[in-house]
Amino acid sequence: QPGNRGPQSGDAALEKAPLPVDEFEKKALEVLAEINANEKYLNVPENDGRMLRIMVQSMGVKHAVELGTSTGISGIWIGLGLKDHGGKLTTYEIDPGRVATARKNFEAAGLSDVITVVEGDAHQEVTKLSGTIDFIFLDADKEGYIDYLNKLMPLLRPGGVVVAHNINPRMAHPPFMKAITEDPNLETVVRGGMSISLKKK
Ligand SMILES: C[S@@+](CC[C@H](N)C(=O)[O-])C[C@H]1O[C@@H](n2cnc3c(N)ncnc32)[C@H](O)[C@@H]1O
Repeated sequence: QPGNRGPQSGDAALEKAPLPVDEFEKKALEVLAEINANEKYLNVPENDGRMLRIMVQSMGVKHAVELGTSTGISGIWIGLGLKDHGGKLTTYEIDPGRVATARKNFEAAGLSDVITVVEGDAHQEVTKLSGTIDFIFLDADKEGYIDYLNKLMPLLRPGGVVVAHNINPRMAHPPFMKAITEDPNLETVVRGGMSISLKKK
């Protein structure tokens, strides 16, 4: 199909680099550039991070939950979208080295009061969550997405959103895809390798 040459192809080509609105954002973008320059792990591409920020800020998200912090790229983007209206991110990471690096990066980006990193196996740790969640970003173990979904869905508010990363024919886990596409209470689209599911009621 003309104009559709694979995930993210045409879309990203039409974007331009992010422009900082103030000194705070300028510093955060510098930290992101620094992490990317030295990065040896897999983090979300910039346009995915920007999309997460747009979603959480436009939804006025008060509590976002991320599975798979790594060194904090997506966390910084989400944090940028939460900061001005007092939203908070709880993010989970199993690898102690990555936890330490992420905490350092959040501090450098001025977001340590916005973001809490929980170290440990998120399958266990998320069961300790209570209260309402407005936004969930799944980016940890792919076969675990279905378990995270089952555990967190009861806390997600109506109108809340679940975004999952690496949703492509090679990596999408069938039980998770079935859950997000066959539940009438979820409106799900897949775009650019991410699924976006709205909890309708
Ligand atoms: C693709 S990376 C996340 C990238 C990150 N969201 C970003 O864009 O900066 C996936 C991370 O999930 C973590 N992970 C895998 N299984 C996990 C589990 N059971 N609990 C918590 N973290 C886990 C890995 O250690 C890895 O750092």
